[in-house]
Amino acid sequence: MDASQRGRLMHKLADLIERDRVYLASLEVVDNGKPFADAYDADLGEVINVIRYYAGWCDKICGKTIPADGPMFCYTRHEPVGVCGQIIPWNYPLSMFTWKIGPALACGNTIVMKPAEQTPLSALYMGKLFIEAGFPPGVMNVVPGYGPTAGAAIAEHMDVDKVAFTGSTEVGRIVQQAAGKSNLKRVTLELGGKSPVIVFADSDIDFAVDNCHHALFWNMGQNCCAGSRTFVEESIYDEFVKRSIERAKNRKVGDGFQSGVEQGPQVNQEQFEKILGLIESGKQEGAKLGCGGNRKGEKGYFVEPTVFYDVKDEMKIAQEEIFGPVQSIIKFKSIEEAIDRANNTTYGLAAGVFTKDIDKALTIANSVQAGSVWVNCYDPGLIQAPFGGFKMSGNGRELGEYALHEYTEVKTVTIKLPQKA
Ligand SMILES: NC(=O)c1ccc[n+]([C@@H]2O[C@H](COP(=O)([O-])OP(=O)(O)OC[C@H]3O[C@@H](n4cnc5c(N)ncnc54)[C@H](O)[C@@H]3O)[C@@H](O)[C@H]2O)c1
Ligand SMILES: CC1=C(/C=C/C(C)=C/C=C/C(C)=C\C=O)C(C)(C)CCC1
Repeated sequence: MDASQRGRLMHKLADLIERDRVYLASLEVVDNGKPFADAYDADLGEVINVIRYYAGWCDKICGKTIPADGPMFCYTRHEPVGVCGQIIPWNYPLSMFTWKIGPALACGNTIVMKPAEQTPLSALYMGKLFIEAGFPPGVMNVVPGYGPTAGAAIAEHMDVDKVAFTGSTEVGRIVQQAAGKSNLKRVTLELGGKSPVIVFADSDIDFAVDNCHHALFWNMGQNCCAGSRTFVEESIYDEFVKRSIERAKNRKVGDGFQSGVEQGPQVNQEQFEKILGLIESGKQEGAKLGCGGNRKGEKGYFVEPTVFYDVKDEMKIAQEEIFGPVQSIIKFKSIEEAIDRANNTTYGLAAGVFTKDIDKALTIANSVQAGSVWVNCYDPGLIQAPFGGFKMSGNGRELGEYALHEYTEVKTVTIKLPQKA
């Protein structure tokens, strides 16, 4: 169909999501446990914006005419890759769904989407909305199932031309290997992180404490770009630790449908136990426990908002992705030391810096190995800007114009002319 018509269909889809926003947000709460206000405002807000953003791109994706040598007319076409397999996680079920389908549809691809086994409901409902919006049959295919079966089938399939994956580094490796062993399908990976946030003594301390708190605790800590290593300059360290503990103690934990709740349960027993195990390792390895450190209550997978301080780089809690409400505060003395220690990880997804000194901000921005660096903010959620990882945090970029490059093949067409014009 015409690219502009694709754009109209995507806008229609966004209209339907707006119509059913309360229902979709409720499905996210039921499936994932996140607070309703977060699902409704943050997740659904982003979902609608992402679809409209890419709807606008549909008829603006074009190639180039190339000033080639000789009597040649040379141009490029940006063609769809074809069938795109998309495997997504459970932490932002609907956001992840739209980060993937937005650029894929804008470029004219078809999709086989596998939602996470923990959170398939919103993806299945989206399948219904695709039909209602009038997308041609076969363009959007939602295939719920388990990773080693349904997910692996996508990664290995000879008729799938591209696979986009978000999840653990371990499974990202499996997906890349499966692509290599089958048809060398294109692979983009958005994997884990151990993102540093560096707070200098000249920053507004309350502002920095609050931002570092959200950078870690947002979405129950289940965030690929969670600011999970909070580096704080020596001279404000004690005060920063004190205020961070106060903030975490005030965090309201409970049922996601209750108003005022900031933190729901972890997504499942496996994640709950993994987090409690890592908290235990922090205690054993000598990190100081400022607050939390246990399950919350007797029922459900609730974890107390936990703050460790005097955390050392070699401790497990400073090395491994916890994916839970556990903040690790680390002391530093100089900017050089902060940079070295921030980069001392196999990951490279994101980083934050808080300072009023532009020189320090830019030095950090240029030196940290991370796909996104946020200065005096943390994950402002700009859908127009690319997002993705350095090092073992993945490859390729999602969101913004950059994501479109991951969903087209560039074809070069060269025509010999009778003479150079
Ligand atoms: N980057 C992120 O946003 C993100 C999201 C979820 C989990 N994680 C990390 O991963 C850890 C484990 O969580 P998890 O086990 O749910 O993640 P996972 O990587 O196993 O799951 C992510 C997706 O991959 C699928 N999958 C699993 N095995 C597969 C396979 N062999 N082939 C193809 N697809 C497969 C799953 O069904 C799911 O849809 C978490 O504790 C966290 O550290 C990261
Ligand atoms: C982390 C902070 C916030 C929210 C971040 C969001 C909505 C992240 C979404 C990530 C996705 C979709 C994928 C990766 O896991 C704010 C902006 C709400 C507050 C500051 C910290």
